Parts: sequence; structure tokens; C-alpha cells
Amino acid sequence: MKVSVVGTGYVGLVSGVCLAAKGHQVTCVDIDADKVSKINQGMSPIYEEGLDELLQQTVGQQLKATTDLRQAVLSTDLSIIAVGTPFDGSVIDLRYIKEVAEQIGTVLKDKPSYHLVVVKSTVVPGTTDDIVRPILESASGKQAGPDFGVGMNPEFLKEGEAIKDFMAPDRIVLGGIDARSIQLLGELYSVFEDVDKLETSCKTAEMIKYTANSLLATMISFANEIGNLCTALGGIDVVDVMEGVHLDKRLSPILSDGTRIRPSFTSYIEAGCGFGGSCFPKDVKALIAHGKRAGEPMQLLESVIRVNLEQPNQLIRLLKKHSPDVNNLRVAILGLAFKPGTDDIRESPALPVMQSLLELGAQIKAYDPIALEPTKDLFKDSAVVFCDRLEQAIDDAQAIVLVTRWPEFSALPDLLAKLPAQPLVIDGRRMLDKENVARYDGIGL
Ligand SMILES: NC(=O)c1ccc[n+]([C@@H]2O[C@H](COP(=O)([O-])OP(=O)(O)OC[C@H]3O[C@@H](n4cnc5c(N)ncnc54)[C@H](O)[C@@H]3O)[C@@H](O)[C@H]2O)c1
Ligand SMILES: O=c1ccn([C@@H]2O[C@H](COP(=O)(O)OP(=O)(O)O[C@H]3O[C@H](CO)[C@@H](O)[C@H](O)[C@H]3O)[C@@H](O)[C@H]2O)c(=O)[nH]1
Repeated sequence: MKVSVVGTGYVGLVSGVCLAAKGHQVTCVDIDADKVSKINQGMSPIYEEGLDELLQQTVGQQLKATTDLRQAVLSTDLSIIAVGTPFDGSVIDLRYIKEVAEQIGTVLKDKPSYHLVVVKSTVVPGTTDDIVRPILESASGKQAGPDFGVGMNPEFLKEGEAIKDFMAPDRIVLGGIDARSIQLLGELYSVFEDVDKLETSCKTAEMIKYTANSLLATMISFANEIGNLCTALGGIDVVDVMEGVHLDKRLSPILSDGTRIRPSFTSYIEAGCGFGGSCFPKDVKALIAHGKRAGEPMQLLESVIRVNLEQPNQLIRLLKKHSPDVNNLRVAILGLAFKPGTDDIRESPALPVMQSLLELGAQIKAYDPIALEPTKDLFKDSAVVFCDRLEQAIDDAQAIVLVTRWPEFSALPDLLAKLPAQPLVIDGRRMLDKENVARYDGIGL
């Protein structure tokens, strides 16, 4: 099929490149001419494992990028909207979605053939039916249904694993205003075989996305609250607790070949220093606000956000338990990205941890394999020393605070063993073997 994807951020570019790799003819559209130029040269504007390679395989053949939305819509059968939907504190900001809907509607006025417009951005339930559809109708002077189709197809990819998630998704949700819209959207995804596909309304598709993210965020805050209680009670390790809980077959099913799905970090019931990123915090807050407007306060989700806001402080509390005076303490912060596999620092727990330590007078060295540059900008007026190598960050540290679960940090016990004096290690992700580190403490211990 011929597909245009509007917005070339994490979701738009990954979707465009993967759909191209699956054999579709894709035109990516962005208002940012720099991004468009980079994409056409085969260079991804964002860091995502495997994206550059897949882009280079497809660009100039199955995929091209442009700033010309009009031409892109006229020359394709289907347009996917993948622009940002930031949360402004009380509602999600639909400015970019509305702008793009208006622009696509204007083009549809001059397009004689049927076209399907699909919202992929995360939008609160009702947005596609009540906001996007009327804008498309009024800008085109046409009627949704007979003249053009409207669909909603939420995206579930995780940053750092985006290509894998898109190419082999757990499920594909096909929302649409009518059978024809859903059928065409289904055709786009017919190249994804052996994947559960759910056909539904746009409003339900939107709600599935928010519910999925809210559930995962709830599981994390739940694990973190239990972890903090383990710390307060003493003599209990949350890792053992969660393993015991997870052995319930309802949580770790036994597969038909007899193997059991074991608890792992990705199970979302592992305690840590809090969830960050561009999705969980924003989406949970947006659903809370949407609930309030509907007269349905979301008390559980309010607590999920409160627990998460407080969780980075738990690292400071643990540090102070061992070193009550943090003033002038030499502290290494390991990991700045909100999770491994990305240079994205949005809502990363590392940011409030560094801020608190600076206020307490600590001397900070910070290290991340790829997220140093964006963090440098945020702390440019501070005395934080940014290190290019892990060894450099820890060489004279009195304390180490591990914030991001980068695989590279599993080498820490060996590196520490070579140091003349052993620093205290506060493990915010419980990724190190506590028996292998001389002075160890961590979340939920
Ligand atoms: N980042 C994720 O992991 C993820 C995963 C699933 C869903 N989502 C959702 O997908 C949506 C997009 O997220 P993102 O992280 O890709 O956003 P992003 O901010 O990385 O990218 C948005 C892109 O849209 C472009 N844009 C803005 N206005 C435009 C216009 N009028 N025409 C063309 N391009 C325009 C911007 O220049 C930018 O490149 C959001 O609703 C987000 O919640 C994100
Ligand atoms: O057991 C866990 C798992 C994750 N996290 C943290 O949770 C945050 C989010 O992690 P992850 O879910 O891996 O990354 P995202 O890229 O934010 O992906 C989430 O948000 C996307 C955007 O909506 C969805 O598409 C994905 O399905 C959903 O997992 C990160 O800070 C992680 O460190 C934990 O603290 N404990």
C-alpha cells in the first residue's frame, strides 16, 4: 500500500521505516526540514537500536521523507498521524493533531479517491470521533464514511526496543468509524502475520492505550511502595518477595512445553527508583484529568503518580542512612536516560536525584553511555562533572547511585574490586548481585 506518516518522532519514524521494511511504499512527513533531510540521507534523527540500519535499507526505495504534506497525501491511500500530544497540566495539548487534521482535510477536498486517515498518536477517548473527524469533514467539505475513512491505531512500542516491538507486536488494535475504515487499516497490517488483531471503535482503541499504560505504571508504583515497606521493616529483600509473588501461575504462566515464564525486570513488578519517559507520566496524568472532567476521579492513578514522584527521593534517603552528611560527598550518578537503550532523559529519575544532591552540596560526577549531551544542557550552570567513561565516573567516588539499568553496569563489581577504597553503592534498579559488592544498599532492601 502507499502510506504517508505525518510526524517523524519516535513513533512516526519507527512506524514508517518498519512499514517500508514490510513492503509498503512510505512517505514520511515532518515540518522539521532538518529531520527530513537527515532521514533522506539515511541518518535517523533519534537514537534507537537498529533504526539506522533499517532506514538505510529502505530509504530511496520503499521510503522517502518530505515537508510537503499535500503531495504526500495526494500520492498515498492512507495517512497515519503520529505527532506529539504533550500534557499541559490539565488537558492533553491537541494543537499538533488539530493542525495536521486541518491540513489533511484541506488536501482531501481536492482528492477524488477514497483516503483513510488514521490517528496513531496517544489521544484521550473521544478525540478521534469528536475532534479529528469533524475537523477533517469541515476542512474537506466531505463526509466521513462515504467519502473518506477515519481510524485509530494506538502504538505500544517501547523506546530502546521500538523496532522489535513494531515488527513483532503483542497485538494490533484496529479502531475505525466503520467497516470500510477498519478493513483498509487491516490491509495495512495484513503483512503482520500471527499477531492478535482486535477490531473495535476509535474510542475503545484510545481507551485500550491509556488503560495499558496506566496498568503498567500502577504495577511499578505498587512494587515500589512494597519495596519501600521492605526497607522500613528491615530484613526483607523486595527481590525475594516479588519472586515469591511472581511464582503464582496467574502471573508467570506455565507454557504448553512445561516451561514457566519467570519473573524478570520487564514484568513491571520489579521495584526501582521510579518510572520516567515521555509516556507513563504523561498518559497517566492525562487519564486522571480526563476522568475528572467526566466526573470520575481516578483515585488509584492519583496515588500511582504520587508514589512515583516520591520514589527518586528514596535513593537520597538510602544514601543518607549510610552517609548522613552529603555535603562535599563525592557521588557518581550512573545512568541518566529514563531507561536503557535510549538517549531520552524526559522525566528520568536521574534528574531529581541530581538536583537534590546538588542542593545537599554533593560533588557529582555523572555517566551515561549515550545520554550525556542532553543532560549537560540541563545542568550547564552546575558543578556536575560529566564523564565519558564509567571508570572515570567511579574512580574517586565515595558513593555510587545507580539509576538506569544499562547492561554495562553489570561490570561494576569487577571494576570496584580494583579500586583502593570501596565506595557505597546505592542500587536504584536492583541489578547488581548484592553479595558481590562490598558496601551495598538498594531499593527494597
Ligand atoms: N515515544 C514513544 O515511545 C511512544 C510510544 C507510543 C505512543 N506514543 C505517542 O505517539 C505520539 C508521538 O510521540 P513521539 O514520541 O513520536 O513524538 P515526537 O515529539 O518525538 O515527534 C513528533 C514529530 O511530529 C512533528 N510534527 C509536529 N507538527 C507537525 C506537523 N504539523 N506536520 C508534520 N510533522 C509535525 C515534529 O516535528 C516531530 O518530529 C504521542 O502521542 C505519544 O504519546 C509515543
Ligand atoms: O519493572 C519496571 C519496568 C519499567 N520501569 C520504568 O518504567 C519506565 C518506562 O519503561 P518502558 O515501559 O520500558 O518504556 P517506554 O518506552 O516508556 O514504554 C511505555 O510507554 C510507551 C508509550 O506509550 C508504550 O508504547 C509502551 O508499551 C510502554 O511500555 C522506565 O523509566 C523504566 O525504568 C520500572 O521502573 N520498573
